[in-house]
Amino acid sequence: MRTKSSNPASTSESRFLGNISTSSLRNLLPRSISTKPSKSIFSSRNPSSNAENTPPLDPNVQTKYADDDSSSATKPVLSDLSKSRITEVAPSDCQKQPSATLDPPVKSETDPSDGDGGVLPPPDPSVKVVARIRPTKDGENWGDRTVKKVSPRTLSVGDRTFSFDSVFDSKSGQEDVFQKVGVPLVKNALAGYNTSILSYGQSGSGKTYTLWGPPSAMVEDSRPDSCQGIVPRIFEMLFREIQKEQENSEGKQLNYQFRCSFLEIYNEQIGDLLDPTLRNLEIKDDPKNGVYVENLTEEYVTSYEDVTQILIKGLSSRKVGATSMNSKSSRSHIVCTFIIESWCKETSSKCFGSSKTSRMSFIDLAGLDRNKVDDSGRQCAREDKYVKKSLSRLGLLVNTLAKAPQTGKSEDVPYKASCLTHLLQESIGGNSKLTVICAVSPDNKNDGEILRTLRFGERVKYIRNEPVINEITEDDVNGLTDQIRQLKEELIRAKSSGSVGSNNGYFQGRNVRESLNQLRVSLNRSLILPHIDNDSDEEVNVDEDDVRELHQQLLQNSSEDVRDYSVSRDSVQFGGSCDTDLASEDDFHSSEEKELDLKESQDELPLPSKDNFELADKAINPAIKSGVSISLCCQSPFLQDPTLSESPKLRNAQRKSVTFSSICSVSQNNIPDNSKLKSDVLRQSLNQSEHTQSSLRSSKIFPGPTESLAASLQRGLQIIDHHQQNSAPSKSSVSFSFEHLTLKPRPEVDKANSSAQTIPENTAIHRWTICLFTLCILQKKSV
Ligand SMILES: Nc1ncnc2c1ncn2[C@@H]1O[C@H](COP(=O)(O)OP(=O)(O)OP(=O)(O)O)[C@@H](O)[C@H]1O
Repeated sequence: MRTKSSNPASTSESRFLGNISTSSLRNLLPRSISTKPSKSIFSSRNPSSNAENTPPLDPNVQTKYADDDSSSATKPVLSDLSKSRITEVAPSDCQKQPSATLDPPVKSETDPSDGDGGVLPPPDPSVKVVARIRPTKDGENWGDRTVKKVSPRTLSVGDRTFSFDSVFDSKSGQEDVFQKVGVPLVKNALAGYNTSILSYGQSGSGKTYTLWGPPSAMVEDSRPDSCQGIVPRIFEMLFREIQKEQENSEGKQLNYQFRCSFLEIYNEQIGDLLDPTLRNLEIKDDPKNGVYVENLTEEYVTSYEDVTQILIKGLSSRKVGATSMNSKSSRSHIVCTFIIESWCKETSSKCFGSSKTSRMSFIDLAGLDRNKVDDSGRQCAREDKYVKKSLSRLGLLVNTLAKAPQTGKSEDVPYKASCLTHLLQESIGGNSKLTVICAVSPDNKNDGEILRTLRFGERVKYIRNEPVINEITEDDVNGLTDQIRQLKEELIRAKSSGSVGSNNGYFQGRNVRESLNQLRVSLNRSLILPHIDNDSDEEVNVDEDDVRELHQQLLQNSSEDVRDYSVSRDSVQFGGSCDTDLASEDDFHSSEEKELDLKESQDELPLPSKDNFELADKAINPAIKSGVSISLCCQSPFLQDPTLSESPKLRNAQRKSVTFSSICSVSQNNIPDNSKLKSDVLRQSLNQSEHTQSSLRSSKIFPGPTESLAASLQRGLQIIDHHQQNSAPSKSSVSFSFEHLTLKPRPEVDKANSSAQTIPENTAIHRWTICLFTLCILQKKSV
């Protein structure tokens, strides 16, 4: 199965891990399994120069350490380098002249296969450098002017000797290189390390041959004598090992996922070798996933055959040209990246298990041909210029990194000096096990090129890579889960204490909701209407101050906690004949609905005189006017049904009698019609409120039920309905007291005495309705 991904960053997420990327999670982990580079990889000798491929300090001396207790050099202590270093005559394997030996670790590692007599296999260094001398081609005869392998780890160029981790010559086949380079790489990759192989050398020196082999050999079986390069051998071994592992994973669930990309850097532009139409791609730096190329094709693969196809496709798309050293010279640097993601868990377990991610990078550089006498064209010159420039930047990078461990200075590393150095950020000096193959021609007539290559390899050995196993274990996941839980708890505590997020909208909203809940409790307590004693003879007067105080209290309750919910005076609707619809402008009714209500009220009801309007207007706190709907109601026997209680605040308030204008009292003859009308208005309002309520509920912005409030209103409506049916015959009026809220039948009020001291029945009910609606509105806001 192949899946093309256009976003490398996103595809770093493992499918079987869902959205959890190993590399991402690793950034969260308190620890990583880290393999510090062995001290043995550090040379005791400072790099000779910052210049690219300049010779060592003294190529004719060999270093040895004062504390060396063996014939081989031992690991240096960097801080004691200067005093511990001594010079001595070159060892016997330097046949002609003493030469510059590379760092001691090469010799300190015991390798039975090299006949060093070691017992334990050598540790695999973080940075490994091998040299390979290409065989002489047909017709080539250089006589004595050849580069010679003088030991498994040393070679000579003229009178100079260089030591590396391994040296291969014409007698070494691809399999030999694979055993030394490829096999450890596969093991490291399966262990969870990032790994890189970089082939470096002059044009025609055998870089491409070593890595990929001839195209014809790509599909061959990797027989030991085959010409197949080490990369296809690596993939064959990788899939073979994984198959073996899966076959032996009884009781375990073992999943793998692979994906591959292939790019080239040509004339300092990145092109996609798997989709040659994609040119000039950009390098991106992701803090968690590292460097990646935007929009680069990544193909998922499941088998060695899949990879082979990708390799053939990519290599055939690479730019090639002719040089004096190679008729099919690579004119671009290419980078093949292969990502392995694995996840292992016990089959019976529901736990996470463990997950690993590793990245294999194969970098085949374009070679320089400085000996070219004639360029075949301007294009060729341009290519050479870019190749030379990028290789020069690479040399500078290597010099900088090689110097850093010894000087202790954290110099700015010039990774971004070129596309190549930028892309190699992980491989060189980063989280990767690096192997550099220094490819050299056997002809030493141009020993300048050979020396450059070998000195490059020398310097690479100074670089300190810090590869880590990219693994997430069960413990890591548990640790992260604990951390998340703790953080959540801390957050909740901080939120509840109000110490966090005061400026955060979410927390503000939460505080508002809390305040609203408090408000709701407060209003419920204060507006549960007192029991109406229908039998009481006590005349209840409505005190204007009481009304004002009630309104103020309601306003305070609302405005203290929710300023937004304060209402504007402009929207006061004060219908005639004690019918007033006060509705929340913003939340309860739309302005159109309000206007409709008002219009109906004004059309059907007699308007109060200007004076009385003003009186009533004054009696209501201006700030709350728009928030309450006042409907004409009549006293009903049902009013005794609700269990009413007095507001604690009102109870303590000084109560005064108030005289309401009799204009609020309407003729009983008008009551039925008007009350019916207003009942309808009320019902309409209620319906609207229910509509609004359901809208709010469905919007989920204001969670919380208002059923009790709706029930109260419904009950009020029933009372009004009932009163409609009975008010005309009774012709009664009531007084309204905030202390007892006792509604008492009263004789019909003479129109002439319209300035009666007691509030008429309709007005009393009307006031009750005010309270009810105010509660409704504020509660609706609060929920
Ligand atoms: N170890 C080897 N055994 C046999 N032939 C080799 C070996 N190394 C290189 N060659 C041959 O030498 C020639 C040049 O090799 P190759 O193309 O790999 O060089 P290169 O370093 O990649 O050159 P360039 O940088 O110009 O691309 C090829 O024909 C290749 O087959």
